[in-house]
Amino acid sequence: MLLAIDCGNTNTVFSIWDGEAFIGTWRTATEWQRTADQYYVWLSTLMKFQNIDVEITDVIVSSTVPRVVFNLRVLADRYFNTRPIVVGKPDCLLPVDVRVDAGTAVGPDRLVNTVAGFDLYGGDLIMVDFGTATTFDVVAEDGAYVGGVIAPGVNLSLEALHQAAAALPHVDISKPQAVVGTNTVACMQSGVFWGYVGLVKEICARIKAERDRDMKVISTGGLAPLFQQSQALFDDFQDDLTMHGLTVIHRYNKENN
Ligand SMILES: Nc1ncnc2c1ncn2[C@@H]1O[C@H](COP(=O)(O)OP(=O)(O)O)[C@@H](O)[C@H]1O
Ligand SMILES: CC(C)(COP(=O)(O)O)[C@@H](O)C(=O)NCCC(=O)O
Ligand SMILES: [K+]
Repeated sequence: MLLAIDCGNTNTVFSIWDGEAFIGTWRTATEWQRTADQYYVWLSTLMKFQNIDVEITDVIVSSTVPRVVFNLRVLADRYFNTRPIVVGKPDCLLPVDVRVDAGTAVGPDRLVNTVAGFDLYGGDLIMVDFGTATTFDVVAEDGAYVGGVIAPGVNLSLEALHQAAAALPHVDISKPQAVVGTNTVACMQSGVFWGYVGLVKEICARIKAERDRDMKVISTGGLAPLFQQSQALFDDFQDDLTMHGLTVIHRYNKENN
């Protein structure tokens, strides 16, 4: 059975794939100091708790934080007796082309999103991922990753206001009732929420104009539903897009490597 690990700058998600469905998914904060032994105690406890008694034979990792990969490799080797596939490493094959400037190390999460999007929808896509950063990944007609956009994340923007301005509190994002806020929190939420709606609209419109074609816009990431409900910003929303992409890449490597 496959253990798929998606490590972002904020959260790391572990999912077990039985070949047809994810039978367990768990989330932990990303901390590069965490050792293989710590991961194993955490994971095996949660598996036991949910009565998941399966043998993990394969591990695939996508990590936007290079330092965590070492301990995840040790986890795979020591506890599951397998060599993990690490997306972005030369020995991990991708079913799509990557057409960017020479020497660019594209975030593995963006490659995985591209593969997942192409598998589910075909080409000509804009994948919008609301993570620590908000990324737009452009998928060409043939499924290639051809670049995109990196913007500050929603929570990062709110946190930056709090960090830099003495009188601005820590605020969680939510959809404000009105654009004109009548208190500090409402003003901050409005700036970030409506600012983001505008950002998404403008960037998607410009990508479509630059590429001179219509494209499907697919959203993913924890905060995507918040934006989905407000406006018709996206053609579709996929909660477990990155996990789906990891299963596709794993299968491709098994068949071709
Ligand atoms: N359902 C949610 N509601 C509110 N905030 C969320 C939710 N899911 C994730 N977040 C927040 O969104 C940000 C990005 O989370 P995540 O998608 O896990 O990022 P990454 O993949 O970069 O680790 C984090 O600040 C996280 O706390
Ligand atoms: C842009 C990112 C920081 C997004 O990471 P995330 O928000 O998922 O943690 C990550 O994809 C990354 O480190 N990219 C490297 C540069 C690039 O993709 O061009
Ligand atoms: K992201």
